[in-house]
Amino acid sequence: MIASELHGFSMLMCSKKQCFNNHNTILCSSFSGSRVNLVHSKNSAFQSPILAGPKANSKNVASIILGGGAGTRLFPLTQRRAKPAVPIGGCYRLVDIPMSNCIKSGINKIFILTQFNSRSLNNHIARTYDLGSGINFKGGFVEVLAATQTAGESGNKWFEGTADAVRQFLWLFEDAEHKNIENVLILCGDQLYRMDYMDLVQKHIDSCADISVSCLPVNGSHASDFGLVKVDERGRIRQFLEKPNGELLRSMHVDTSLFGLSAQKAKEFPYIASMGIYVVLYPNANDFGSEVIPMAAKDFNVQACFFSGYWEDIGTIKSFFDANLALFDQVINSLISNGSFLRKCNIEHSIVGIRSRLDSGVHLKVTFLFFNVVCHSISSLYFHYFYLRVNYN
Ligand SMILES: Nc1ncnc2c1ncn2[C@@H]1O[C@H](COP(=O)(O)OP(=O)(O)O[C@H]2O[C@H](CO)[C@@H](O)[C@H](O)[C@H]2O)[C@@H](O)[C@H]1O
Repeated sequence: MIASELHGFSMLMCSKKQCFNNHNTILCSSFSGSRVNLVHSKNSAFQSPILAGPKANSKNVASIILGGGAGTRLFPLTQRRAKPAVPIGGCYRLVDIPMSNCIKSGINKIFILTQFNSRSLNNHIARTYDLGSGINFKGGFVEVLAATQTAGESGNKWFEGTADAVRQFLWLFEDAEHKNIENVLILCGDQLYRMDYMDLVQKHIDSCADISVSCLPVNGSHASDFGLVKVDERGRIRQFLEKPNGELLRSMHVDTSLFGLSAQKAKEFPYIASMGIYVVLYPNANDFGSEVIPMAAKDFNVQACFFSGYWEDIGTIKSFFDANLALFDQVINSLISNGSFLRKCNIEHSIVGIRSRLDSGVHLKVTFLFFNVVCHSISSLYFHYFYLRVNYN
């Protein structure tokens, strides 16, 4: 891969704009100590200073949600619908997870790539999201891009992989209406997690990476389901193997205590996996996991950005079932309304009204929270508990 090939994609990649155009400038100023700040990540692997770039603006970010997989491992749930349209948590669809993360991150330019069984997904998107109209979403959109056969170079072919799917719609970014897009996030449509994507974009800019990959430690029993990485002390990916097995898997074993895990946790989670979430593009390959990232890691600054929250890949029937039930294993005889967030708390014999937020450690018992209630701690819980009991009686 040569720089000029990548320049063809610079419209999509702030990393390209910054690194090829400004990289030297930024480095020089950092060493002269004038313009750029030095920042330190919480992860010990990143104790070495990295450059702080300009502040990322979510209005200049577009997301591409990869929604086109056949979902064979989720069959028969995917017999009639695309994987991102498979229901989760009762009233949601898998695609609502990256969508909700985008909206909460302030990203309102969203493309969804589909290929198989897209009717149900189109229907859900059209009924649920209208980003252009809300005041905070002005100028935003959600656009479903279905695989199409076109005449010309790529004629008579469907998407040949995730990167190919993105590449086939690159021409869209040449439109004047998309000129302000500087960063592009590539997201999967089959995972359960909550992430502020702007943290990832900011790290991407700060480290002047060509590609950034969101990563987290995983244990040995699941490691061969993922793309695994080895990184250096600055978080740069030095090796990437897609779903390795046997000897190759063992070769990706790393000391994850270097990345902030306790000695015991490091033993339990001795591999670093790609979450399939990238700020990236690479022109001459079809699939991100098996081609783009491993190839780019050889010649370019591909950064691992560590994620420490809950994350689950929902690619198989078992993981799908477990993740759904785990949503409520902290809840007994209770009703949880739409838009509520529960973090490792216990809810017994209670009603949680819409858009309520219960933080870790909250134990709710025989309580009716109306709506928009925020419980940060057990003490705030007692306040709500008594308040609502008085009214209840
Ligand atoms: N032709 C196509 N067009 C549009 N969308 C398509 C597509 N083919 C697949 N997709 C979508 O892309 C996403 C990734 O699916 P893949 O099957 O390519 O990779 P997988 O999830 O196995 O691994 C990936 O994600 C795991 C983390 O879950 C990483 O560890 C691993 O390196 C990475 O390859 C899914 O949302 C899928 O629906």
